Amino acid sequence: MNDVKIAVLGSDGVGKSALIVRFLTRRFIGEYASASECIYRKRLSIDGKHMNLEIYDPCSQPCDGRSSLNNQVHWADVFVVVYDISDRSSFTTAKAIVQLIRDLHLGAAKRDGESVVFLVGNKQDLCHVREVDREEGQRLAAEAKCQFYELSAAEHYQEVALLFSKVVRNASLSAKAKDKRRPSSTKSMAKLINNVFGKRRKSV
Ligand SMILES: Nc1nc2c(ncn2[C@@H]2O[C@H](COP(=O)(O)OP(=O)(O)OP(=O)(O)O)[C@@H](O)[C@H]2O)c(=O)[nH]1
Repeated sequence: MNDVKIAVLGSDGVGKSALIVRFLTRRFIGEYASASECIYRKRLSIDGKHMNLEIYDPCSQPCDGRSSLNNQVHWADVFVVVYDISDRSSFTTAKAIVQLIRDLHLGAAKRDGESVVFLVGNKQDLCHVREVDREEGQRLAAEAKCQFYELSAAEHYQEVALLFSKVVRNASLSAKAKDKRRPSSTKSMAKLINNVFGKRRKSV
């Protein structure tokens, strides 16, 4: 069984929980309890391979910048960085997160950005109040060498499912590459998750 870990990052209210719940349950619920961070867990099968999927959602936890992101970067196999197309400040935050991931992770581990970082402009249904053009998202993704998607968790189940199936496939490859590099004395992943994110888990 392959363990696959995905961190979904971005400003408060951009729709991180909405995207994860949409992928895992097909439903758009509208409001999500977001008092504390959590890890969603699910077993699934892709391309005939069974996987234990873990998706980290920081919810509204205050992010203390580099050190907190550093923990997430070492835990996750793949990152989904979300902004809200109707909120420019969330795009600025996404830009900073993408940059930090590149500095902390890609430099050290020499992993290919295009396969491990996905930039997602959410709330495309709010295009009448759009503050971030699609081209700006595409440009940032090209500069940062990550993949770009613009969609709506509220309206586009197929797009969300497509995004996550790509994310999970890449995470699986990235996890395998990580396993090869990991020295045998490394802490067990369960311990590491608990140390980094606390013990709260959600199963869907
Ligand atoms: N119009 C629209 N609203 C959305 C969409 N996705 C999420 N929302 C709404 O945006 C709000 C925030 O969504 P959440 O999923 O809680 O966002 P989050 O990023 O997890 O927020 P925190 O838990 O505060 O970090 C909720 O009211 C959602 O219903 C979308 O695609 N379109």
